[in-house]
Amino acid sequence: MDGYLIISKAHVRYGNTEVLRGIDLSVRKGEFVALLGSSGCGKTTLLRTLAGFNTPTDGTISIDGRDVTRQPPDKRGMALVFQSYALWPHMSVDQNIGYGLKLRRVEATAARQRIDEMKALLGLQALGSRKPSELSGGQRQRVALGRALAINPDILLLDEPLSNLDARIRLTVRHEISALQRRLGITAVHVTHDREEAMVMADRIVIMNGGEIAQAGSPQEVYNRPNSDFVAAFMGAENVVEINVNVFGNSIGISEGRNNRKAVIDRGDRQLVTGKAIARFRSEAVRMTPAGDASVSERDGLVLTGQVSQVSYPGGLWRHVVHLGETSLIVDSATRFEEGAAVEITVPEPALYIFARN
Ligand SMILES: Nc1ncnc2c1ncn2[C@@H]1O[C@H](COP(=O)(O)OP(=O)(O)OP(=O)(O)O)[C@@H](O)[C@H]1O
Repeated sequence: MDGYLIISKAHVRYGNTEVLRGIDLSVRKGEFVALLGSSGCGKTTLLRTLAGFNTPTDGTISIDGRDVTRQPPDKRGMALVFQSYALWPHMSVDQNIGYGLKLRRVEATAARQRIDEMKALLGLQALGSRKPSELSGGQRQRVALGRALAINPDILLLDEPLSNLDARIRLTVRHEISALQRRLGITAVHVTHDREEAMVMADRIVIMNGGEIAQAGSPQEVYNRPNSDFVAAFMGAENVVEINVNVFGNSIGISEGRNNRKAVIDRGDRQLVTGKAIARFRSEAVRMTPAGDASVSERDGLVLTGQVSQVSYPGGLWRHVVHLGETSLIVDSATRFEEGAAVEITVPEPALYIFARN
């Protein structure tokens, strides 16, 4: 594998429990990778393993061709920023930013200059003598970032650094961090369980599930071409229906079911065999029409028939809960359909994710 930061076949255990089960990941120099996954999937463990706080039982970690698997954290040229800012409460902003420089015995004039550079970079010039308790959450997180960057690390590791910030500040700091990372050309690995945060910040998203990598790719790839039912659901394709498919050549035939019409769609790159399948789609990726609309044809995609049971307006589009037998779907539409209305929902081929049902 080529790359700058390479994790190869890494297994990590806590006692008898294997938490990372064979992780292979290669990060390019200057790349921003987000580790995304639900609670307990092993994101933090992977980050801590990169940092050197956990040692893999099997597998290796290398940086720029150097094997660092058994090296202590302070020899790895990495800086870590946590969810809790972990700033020293009794120290000023300047002292906090300069903390790593002091540990490394950087000479006073050079340290002063570096602290000033960091403050300028992060817009903290006026706050150098304040204590952390006199700062807002966003400012504290910037100080934590300044402290991490002051030592000029090769790799920046971020563990949910934005989760303690309120929603609006989070959006700003999100963009500040990624702009800074790009400007400095620093390699970054960022842990988050927030899908949108990963989408807007990262060059590449690594989706983890149960200690393994479920899919890695650009934000567009994992969003538009999820490779499994798990990734599709995790990336927001939460509507799910069971169908029967018949795969022939470059086409997929969908058999008529209790709640769907017969249809034929392009196979695309779907890996499917004839039989039972699960179809998934996002609530906003469909067209809803009154039932029996003659303009809908079997070439338009998967056509589902149901009844509206609830309508609300979260903003922008109308949101409908639609019942199909025992299943219910969420469907967003620019047009409002009344409760009780019989409707058809057309899911066009590109928005339709289909996976074999075991
Ligand atoms: N020190 C530890 N000892 C034993 N088990 C641990 C330890 N730390 C974490 N675990 C377990 O390892 C698994 C992975 O934890 P990890 O913190 O890596 O998950 P995560 O994906 O970062 O989750 P979250 O988003 O909740 O932080 C979890 O089941 C957790 O309970």
